[in-house]
Amino acid sequence: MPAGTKIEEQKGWLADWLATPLRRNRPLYLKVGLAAALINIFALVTALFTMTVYDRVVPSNATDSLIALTIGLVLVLIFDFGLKLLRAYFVDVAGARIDRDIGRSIFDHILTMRLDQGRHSTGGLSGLVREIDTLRDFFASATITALVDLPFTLITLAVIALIGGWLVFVPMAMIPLVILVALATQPLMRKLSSETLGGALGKQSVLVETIGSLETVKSANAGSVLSSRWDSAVTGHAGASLRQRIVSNVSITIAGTAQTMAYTGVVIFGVFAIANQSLTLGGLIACSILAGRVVAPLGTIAHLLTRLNAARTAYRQINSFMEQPVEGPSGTGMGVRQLDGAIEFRNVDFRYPGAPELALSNVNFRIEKGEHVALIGPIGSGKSTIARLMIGLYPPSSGLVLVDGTDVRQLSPTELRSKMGALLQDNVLLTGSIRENILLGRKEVEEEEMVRACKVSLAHDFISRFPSGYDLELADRGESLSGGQRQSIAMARSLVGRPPIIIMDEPTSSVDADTERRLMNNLREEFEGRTLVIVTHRPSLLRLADRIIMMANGRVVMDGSPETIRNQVADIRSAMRGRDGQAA
Ligand SMILES: Nc1ncnc2c1ncn2[C@@H]1O[C@H](COP(=O)(O)OP(=O)(O)OP(=O)(O)O)[C@@H](O)[C@H]1O
Repeated sequence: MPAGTKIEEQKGWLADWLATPLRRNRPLYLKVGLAAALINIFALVTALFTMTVYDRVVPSNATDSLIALTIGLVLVLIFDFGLKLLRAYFVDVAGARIDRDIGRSIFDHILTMRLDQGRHSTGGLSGLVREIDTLRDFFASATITALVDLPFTLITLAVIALIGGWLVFVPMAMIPLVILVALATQPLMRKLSSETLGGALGKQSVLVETIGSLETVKSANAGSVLSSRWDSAVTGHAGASLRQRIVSNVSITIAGTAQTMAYTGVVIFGVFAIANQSLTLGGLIACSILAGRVVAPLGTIAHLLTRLNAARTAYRQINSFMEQPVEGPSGTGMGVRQLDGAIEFRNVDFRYPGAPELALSNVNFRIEKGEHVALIGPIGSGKSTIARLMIGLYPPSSGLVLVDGTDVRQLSPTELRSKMGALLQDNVLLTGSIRENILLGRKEVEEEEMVRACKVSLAHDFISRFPSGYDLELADRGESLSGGQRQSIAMARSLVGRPPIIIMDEPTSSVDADTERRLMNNLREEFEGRTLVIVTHRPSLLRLADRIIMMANGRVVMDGSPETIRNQVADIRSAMRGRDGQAA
């Protein structure tokens, strides 16, 4: 998400992903409310204690009464202490639950979101995690207890009126001032909160992009471009958050001053009340303490509204992401028991989100069970797109992609992919051991099968030379291995469990000619009786294929046996010329 992205305005009540965890926390919030109510009552008791000491104990030096009152007060303070700890504990537990529940919903959504609905930048997506913090801070922090304190303002005012009579008008006069300032700053705060969030996401985007490709950034000398993007993102964010803090500080300071004015005003006007004997000294002190307590929670309104704005912006941001459709059919989708291995494209058009041109245009072919098909064609001709549609990463814009005669959109995507071996161009491995990277949590796969797949992909050769073998822990994205080693491990991952359909996109792009030859021998045997779709620029790999589909500009331009294609295309090598201009 670029710096300063404007957050879209949205209407509507709370969505399920937030309402459900909040509902689950209802009993906790009730306990928080109860504790906060008792704490407020205890605060009244403390003021009344002070009044009694001044009015009854001090004039007559009544030590016995003082002891009794002190014991009572100590008990109240002990309860107060315990309740404050409990209140904080309940709020924290609610926060942890909200964090966990919302975090899980967002992560699940990231894993299942439809890629054809527009790609999100990595930074923008990871920025959503910050928004969970903002929401959690709102629903699980002192903010929520401030809400409970607000109605107690009225009770406190009533107690002041009972003790001090007309003195109650002094703190009451401060209330509109504090509330008006808090409300008046809100439109500006809302705007600034949105700008701050957009700026923070912009910063995150640049940071994630830079860290994720540090080697490329350095080798291509792209540092200065990214530095200036970072500078502008940081400047934008810092400026917006500075303005937000200034406005927030102004209203918080005005509230603080109003609190002091209420306290001192009661003291000043209280002198007249004492003079005409409508108030005792103890009553004056109790009223001044209580007057401060009336304005204090109102002062938090400004803070509360600031947080409310941040929470609302975060909510909208997360919600617009969560509202995007997930892949697969609605409901659970059709289970995929076992695949035979037939794949058909029927009148398929496909356009990437936001792309001006079709990437695939009226593509038709049927691949029978057990056929070995090579997809060839110049760069950008649509080969990898076909592979992506076959495994259901994207649905066709029009037409049908059928696996064993069933529209892939009707099948559960996770189940479909669990029955297909896919090796795409990016061989990114995950942090964890080599074993974890190959098995990816598939508990049914035996050690023997894993080693077999690694022998086929030639990964076993180098893994067995590592002192910790398959338990070698890989660093971030497997970057501690060479490109060829990563590719071998990724290939083993796609072969494990002998899936009936295997889709490979440039499977030998990172290996040398000798390794490729050995691989070819292994793979020929491996793919016997199973459907293979192989995207390649390398003529040598055509030996694996018994049929070739040639693409150009997103269309199928030739489809037939290798002999037929060779007869029709005088120079198949130049027809396959790859992105690097070499035909291998
Ligand atoms: N994620 C994407 N978003 C938008 N357009 C894309 C995306 N991926 C590919 N394209 C476009 O779709 C077209 C087909 O790309 P595709 O990757 O399928 O080509 P290819 O034949 O596999 O090329 P190569 O041999 O270079 O891998 C290209 O014009 C490309 O610019």
